[in-house]
This record gives sequence, C-alpha cells and structure tokens, in this order.
Amino acid sequence: MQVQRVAVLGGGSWGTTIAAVMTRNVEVTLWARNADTVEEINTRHTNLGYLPDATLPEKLVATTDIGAAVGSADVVVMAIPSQHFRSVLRTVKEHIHAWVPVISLTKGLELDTRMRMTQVIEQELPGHPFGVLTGPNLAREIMAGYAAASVIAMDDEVIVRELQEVFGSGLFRVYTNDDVIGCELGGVLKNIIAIAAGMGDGQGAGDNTRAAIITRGLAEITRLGVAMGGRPETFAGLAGMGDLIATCTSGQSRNRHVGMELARGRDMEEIVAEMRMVAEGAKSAPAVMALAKEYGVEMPIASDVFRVLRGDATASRAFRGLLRVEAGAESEPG
Ligand SMILES: NC(=O)C1=CN([C@@H]2O[C@H](COP(=O)(O)OP(=O)(O)OC[C@H]3O[C@@H](n4cnc5c(N)ncnc54)[C@H](OP(=O)(O)O)[C@@H]3O)[C@@H](O)[C@H]2O)C=CC1
Ligand SMILES: O=C(CO)COP(=O)(O)O
Repeated sequence: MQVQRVAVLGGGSWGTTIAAVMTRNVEVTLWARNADTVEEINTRHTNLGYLPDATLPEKLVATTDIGAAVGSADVVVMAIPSQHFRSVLRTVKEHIHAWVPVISLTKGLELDTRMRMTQVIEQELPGHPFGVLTGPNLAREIMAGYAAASVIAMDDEVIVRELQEVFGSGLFRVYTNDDVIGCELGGVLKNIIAIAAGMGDGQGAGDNTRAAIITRGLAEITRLGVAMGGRPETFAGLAGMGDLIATCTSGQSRNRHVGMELARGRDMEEIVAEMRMVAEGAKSAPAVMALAKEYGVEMPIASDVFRVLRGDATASRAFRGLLRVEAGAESEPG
C-alpha cells in the first residue's frame, strides 16, 4: 500500500491538527460539515473557533463534500465525537474504496451499544483494516509544534508500519502497538479520571491529591481495560499513563475543565452549554459504568464522578469520597 492521499473527517481541534501534521507527508483533505469552517481553512488558513492561535499549512485543503474526500482517499481518519461517529461512518460507506484502512482518533464509547469506535468501524465497514491513534496529544500543543508522542494500534503489522510513517512527522513521534483494545480504552477511560482531577483542582486540592487520583485512577482503568481484553502494560504506556498525566494536569483539557466547573457548583447542562468542544468523559461515563458492572470491576473514582455528573452528589461531597480515609491495601480497589 502506497499512501498518497488521506481524508480526515471532522474539522474540530484534533481533526484539524492531525490533518495539518500529515500534510508534511501526504496530500490531505479535511472534511467538515460546517461550510464556514471549510471556507476559513481554505482561504485564511485558520480554524479560529477550535485552534485560536494556529496558522494552518496552505497545502491543507478542506471540503464539505464527504464523497469527494473519501472517494479519493487511501486512508480515512475519523475525528468525529463518539456519539456521531457511526452516522458519519454510514455516509463514508457509500464512497470508500475496498480495503482502505479507517483510523479512529476518537476517545469515547457509543452510549447505546457501549462499543469502542474500532468496533463500530468493524461493524459498519466489514473487511476494512481499522485502528486507533491515541496518546497524550493535546491538540493545541501539537499544532504549536511542541514535541509529543502517540501510538497507532492495529492488528495488521504491515499496514501499521506504513501508517506510522504517514502520521508521524518531526517532533510528533508515533509508536506502533498491536493492543487495539488496550490503547483505545486507555484514551476513553482516562477522561473520567481527568474530570475527577479537575474536581480536585477546582476545590484547591494539592499536588499530592492529584497524584493520588492519577495513580488510583490508573489502577481502576487498568482493571476494567484488562477485564475487557487489553494488556496491562498498555495502560502503563503512552495510551494509558501518558494520556492520563497529560489530561489530568493540563489547563487545555476539556475533561479536566468540566471537573473544575463542577467543583464550582455548576451543573452539567450549564457547563456543556458554554463549551463548543466535546468533553468525551462526560458523554461516555454511563457506558463506562455499565461496562464496569458487566465485567464486575470496581471503579470507585469513576463512580463518584458519575454521581456528580448525574446530579446525584455535589463535587465537594464526592471529593471527600475520592479521598477515602479508610484505605485498604494498595492492590485493592478503593
Ligand atoms: N482535542 C484534542 O486535544 C484531542 C481530541 N481527541 C479526540 O478526538 C475526538 C474529536 O475531538 P476534537 O476534534 O477535539 O473535538 P472538537 O469538539 O474540537 O470538534 C468536534 C468536531 O466534530 C464535528 N462534529 C460534531 N458532530 C458532528 C456530526 N454529527 N457530523 C459531523 N461532524 C460533527 C464538529 O463540527 P462543528 O464544528 O460543525 O460542530 C467539529 O468539527 C474526540 O473523541 C476527542 O476525545 C483525541 C486526542 C486529542
Ligand atoms: O485526549 C486528549 C489529550 O490526549 C484531550 O483531552 P480533552 O478531551 O480532555 O481535552
């Protein structure tokens, strides 16, 4: 497979950033549903609503015509929020050529089915190679040219090496992995822990507290991820610990921001109404809790976050729960 043209679907922060990075290696067409976004990218080389400080490469071409973008692509990259992923993929179906790989950038689960996005790809586009690109990759930093590392996970060990070259460029270093389930779940599950970290930071908790949330959070997302078929070492790597650190500590994280706003006593409706961008942790939390129940895995931090998201507890009350006084053995949940 010689990759020459890539279609990136989704003109938000991450889709635009990855599309811009890949223009160094291949021809990239970015599909966005919003005609104003497309016009802005093509004429002014900016996408200020999502990436306020960035100038995009002139080589980056945007379109509202999904058929034109997908029909000429050797690889399709999905940067669509999880709850809209399947509907966009159904449109892709009419236009995609046989055997074209489909790579998900999305860090969420489908609510009704609790499926990972690569499972949705497998279901909607059977026969197409699929994979996930994930890791500690805050879009604005990568757009600004800071060094970062990511992971591309696929079952196919030949295609994954070719795509490693397509995505990776300069200071954006891409590693390969064959644990698709573990890598994908690392990206999904860390979002809820980032909300917890934001709830702590928003209440003035200390650095030790944040470190405890990250470490205990990693333990619980690893428990669920391994129960669902991921490998423990994946959760200690970029897709697990790496992304957890970035998201739980960064002022750029939307999920951590949600936690901080909850800590101010605001409710989810208000918070979401003010955010243009997606916070996948809040969206996927019900599916994560249902999976934890299904697999018999205790997730005390995620459960506390979920209660606050649902409005069943306040952040200050739940936060006392996050720092339980009666600790057991470190190897145990809680
Ligand atoms: N931002 C980041 O740093 C990173 C994000 N991710 C993940 O990438 C995924 C995408 O996130 P991101 O780009 O940040 O999200 P944003 O909120 O920045 O942008 C979302 C994009 O999706 C589009 N969109 C929403 N609904 C639909 C729909 N029904 N059909 C077509 N397009 C739609 C929006 O279009 P419109 O503008 O018209 O509403 C917008 O272009 C998420 O799962 C996120 O977790 C992963 C790594 C890093
Ligand atoms: O996944 C991300 C960084 O790797 C982005 O996190 P947020 O969605 O919380 O901004």
